Amino acid sequence: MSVAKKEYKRITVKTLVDMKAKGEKISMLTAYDYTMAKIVDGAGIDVILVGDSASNVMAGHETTLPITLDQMIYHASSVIRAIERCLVVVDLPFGSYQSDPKEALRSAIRIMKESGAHSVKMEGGKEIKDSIKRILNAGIPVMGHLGLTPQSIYKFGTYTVRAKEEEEANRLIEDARMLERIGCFAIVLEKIPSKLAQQVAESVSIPIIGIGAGPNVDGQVLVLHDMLGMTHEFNPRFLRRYMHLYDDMTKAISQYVDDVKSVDFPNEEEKY
Ligand SMILES: Nc1nc(=O)c2c([nH]1)NC[C@@H]1CN(c3ccc(C(=O)N[C@@H](CCC(=O)O)C(=O)O)cc3)CN21
Ligand SMILES: CC(C)C(=O)C(=O)O
Ligand SMILES: [Mg+2]
Repeated sequence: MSVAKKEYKRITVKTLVDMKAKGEKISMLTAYDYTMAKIVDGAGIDVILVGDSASNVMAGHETTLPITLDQMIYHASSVIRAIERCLVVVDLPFGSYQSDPKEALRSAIRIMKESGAHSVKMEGGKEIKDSIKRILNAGIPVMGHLGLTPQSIYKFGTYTVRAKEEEEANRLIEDARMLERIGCFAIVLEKIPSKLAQQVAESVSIPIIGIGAGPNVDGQVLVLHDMLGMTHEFNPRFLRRYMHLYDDMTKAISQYVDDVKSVDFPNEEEKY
């Protein structure tokens, strides 16, 4: 059991900033549906991310680009019905905020109004500064996302570690400082060298939540289906699997098939 779990009644954006100040690490996982979100919330997670990784994990797309705002709202509203304690962050999907600040605000408002979520997350630094400011001005908390930003995968062509060059590293720190200055409550930092991630975390007072960013940040995030071992073809070095559900589920399901075929199921107690 982790220390100080369930110390907070309800996690808010302010709780997260306080946790960083106290040196308490923040735990975050994705969820896209009611049943999973209920388990994750009940287990004591601090933050649930309704990630646009639903595009891969739920819909089977190769990238996060195809998922729509309507689909994100559907996932987010299912998650919101399940949770009692954690903070819910929803990814603004590709195409719902890049055109201009007004479009960005409209998309964020739809998520807040139609799903009941508590905050939104957006990929990018100074390119989307005006859009983030607009959303923040409407009273909607925004989480930033820097480093590997999967919505721009076609600009880079690979999922390799980001910001290995000094110039990129400096821009990353600048972007993080800017996001803090304009009022973001936290930043996800994806797939960057551990040392640089630590430097970013030390440069701002808002929490830095890492995925493939090493231990010296303020919290960690993983995709739920990855850490449960359901996505067995996804194997980045940063992933720790806590279960091997792909194998266990395969065994259970093939056992069921056998039981149906052999009429082992249903038995005397399982009939009326
Ligand atoms: N299931 C899932 N888990 C995720 O963490 C995730 C998604 N989907 N979809 C959206 C983004 C994409 N993310 C990614 C995608 C690939 C790597 C990655 O490391 N890929 C390769 C290495 C590629 C390379 O080094 O060139 C790997 O080792 O699997 C990391 C994060 C994180 N997000
Ligand atoms: C990997 C996390 C940070 C994410 O953005 C997602 O799941 O969509
Ligand atoms: Mg995402």
